[in-house]
Amino acid sequence: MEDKIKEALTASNILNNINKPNDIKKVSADEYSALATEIREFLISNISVTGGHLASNLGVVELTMALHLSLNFPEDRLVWDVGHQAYTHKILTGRKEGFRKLRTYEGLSGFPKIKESDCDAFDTGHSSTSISAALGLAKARDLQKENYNVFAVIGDGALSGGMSFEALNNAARLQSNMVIILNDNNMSINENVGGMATYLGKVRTSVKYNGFKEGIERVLSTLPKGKSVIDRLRRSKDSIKRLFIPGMLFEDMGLTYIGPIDGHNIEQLLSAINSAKNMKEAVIIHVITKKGKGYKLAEKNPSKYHGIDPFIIETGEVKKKSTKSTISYTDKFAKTLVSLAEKDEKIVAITAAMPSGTGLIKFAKRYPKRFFDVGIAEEHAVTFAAGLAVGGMKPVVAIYSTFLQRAYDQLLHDVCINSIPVVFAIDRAGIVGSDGETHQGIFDISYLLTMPNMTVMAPKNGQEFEDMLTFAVNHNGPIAIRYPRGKVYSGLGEFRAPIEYGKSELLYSEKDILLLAYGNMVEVANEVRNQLKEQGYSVSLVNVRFVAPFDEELLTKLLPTHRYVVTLEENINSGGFGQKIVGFLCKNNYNDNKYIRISLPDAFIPQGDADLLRKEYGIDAQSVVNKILSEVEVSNRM
Ligand SMILES: Cc1ncc(C[n+]2csc(CCOP(=O)(O)OP(=O)(O)O)c2C)c(N)n1
Ligand SMILES: CC(=O)[C@@H](O)[C@H](O)COP(=O)(O)O
Ligand SMILES: [Mg+2]
Repeated sequence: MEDKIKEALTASNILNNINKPNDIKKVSADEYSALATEIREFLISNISVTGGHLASNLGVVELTMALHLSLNFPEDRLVWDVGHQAYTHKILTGRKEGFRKLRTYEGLSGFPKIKESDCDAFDTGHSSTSISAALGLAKARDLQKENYNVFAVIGDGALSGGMSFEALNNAARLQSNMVIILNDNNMSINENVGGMATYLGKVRTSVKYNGFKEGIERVLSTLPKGKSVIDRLRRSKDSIKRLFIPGMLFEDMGLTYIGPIDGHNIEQLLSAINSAKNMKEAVIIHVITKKGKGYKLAEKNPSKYHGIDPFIIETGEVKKKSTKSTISYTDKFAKTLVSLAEKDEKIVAITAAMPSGTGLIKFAKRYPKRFFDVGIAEEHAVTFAAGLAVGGMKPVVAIYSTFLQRAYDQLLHDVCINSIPVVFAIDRAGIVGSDGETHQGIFDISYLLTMPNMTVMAPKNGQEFEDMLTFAVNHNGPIAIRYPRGKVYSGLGEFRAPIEYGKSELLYSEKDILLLAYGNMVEVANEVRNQLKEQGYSVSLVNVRFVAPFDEELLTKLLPTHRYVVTLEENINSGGFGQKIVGFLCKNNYNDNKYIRISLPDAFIPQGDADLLRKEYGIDAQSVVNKILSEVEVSNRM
């Protein structure tokens, strides 16, 4: 396919004439295939440079073209579920130029953003929200007696998210039109799992959708004449519909089901979309696509090319970023958990559709019976784990910080009230970078600290992470370990005090300035201490280790000899560790101590290189040194 792409590029450049919304309508039908090829070449060449979500976008080129041929932007509303597959939508709505800066600071977002374009109907990033949002848009349209189309595009993976069913259940009662396109490529990030995936598999294979249409035509020739296949089907007797329309689950829910159709056949897509948008009720069009279509390596391994760093097109290999051989926190988690599970058969592992991202794919290979991928269902994952624990197992739930937000009540209600021993491995905690506002893991400390009985730990380096995980699987209560995206910190290896419940680790004991840091901010605090020492200051450094419960005894011992108390955390301020320390200082009348807060602001952090964002938001070592020195200076002047 690649040479065809190259050839198409030289032969004609249709994409060059598509520079604003609806320009695609100028393209003639016999150019659709060439345009699809050009879009694929555009995606592959740009994402090979910037990195991004490749396979999902390659799979929806024709679908997006058909939507843009049938709908009008920005009048019509199109909501993308997760939104990682909206690159072609952005290309067709005048944002081609932005791809050079895809997912960079102040560059084009990798997800739909209302602030970026009026053709983006709703911001997405977390899965399974599109049907709810589209239903809201459709209801608003009806109540205001407006007249535009409302479409949602949801993947088979996202459909495994409970919120999708809440919305489908509600949509069934909609007395007006909304169209849900189910983009079924039989993949989530990894293999799709669960009953819905099985059901869709049956639908896909029960009828070969090409043969399916011919079969239908034969039957329909005996029925009353109608405008289209669908209209004639709709007027058929239920029994025939039941016989021929595979998506009866949706029909039984009160939705009109169309499909399955070939998601790469623009003529079929246009026929279904144009029929569906003229119906009077909620319609679901089931399209079958291939994730990674048009790039052999991605077709063969859609998981690897779901989200990919900059890569070499010819070989598909990721361009090496750094020669540093240190492993990631994710790898460290995976290796440690496998070795712990070797010694303790009670340990079981749970992921919500992120086996690769969390590293649990290694555990799954080794202990398939003790591994559970529950689909995109974080709420269920948490309560399922609670059930496993009450049943006598030792569940370890691995969920990204941002996605665990989904399960706030399950954490509180199903785990903490009865102090059920579940381990939460919270990956991607802190700034994740390119995915931006919807994915930064900067709220977990705040939401976990509201939970009585929840122990919260954060490791200073890879070795301590291993020690904490070992401690956690034997702790008799809810316990969370939060760790960042990226490579483990291998510094401060000379400090390895045994993990003691609720106890911090005093790394350097001096006086004047007391640095209280946890997780990856201990590395920053160590650098800050070195810089302050060079300027003649006396600085103590505490590796907090336990964000909850925090080590009040050590703090009480150190406060009288340290005028400045600095907390350092990669979490928002509200509800963070710093606020707990401020509360402690106030409650115990430590009025002579000067408190300095280093944290992220109570704000949504945009996309960008993670280290650049840390500088931008003042939590890098230099910014921290500058802030402390200015506070000391002000204080000395008083
Ligand atoms: C609540 C939530 N959990 C997990 C994710 C991570 N995630 C992003 S895309 C994806 C798979 C989506 O599969 P599907 O909807 O089938 O889309 P496809 O990539 O196959 O086009 C997952 C699990 C997320 N974005 N939101
Ligand atoms: C779109 C989505 O939500 C996931 O693909 C996410 O981008 C994965 O993040 P990591 O790249 O940190 O695994
Ligand atoms: Mg899918």
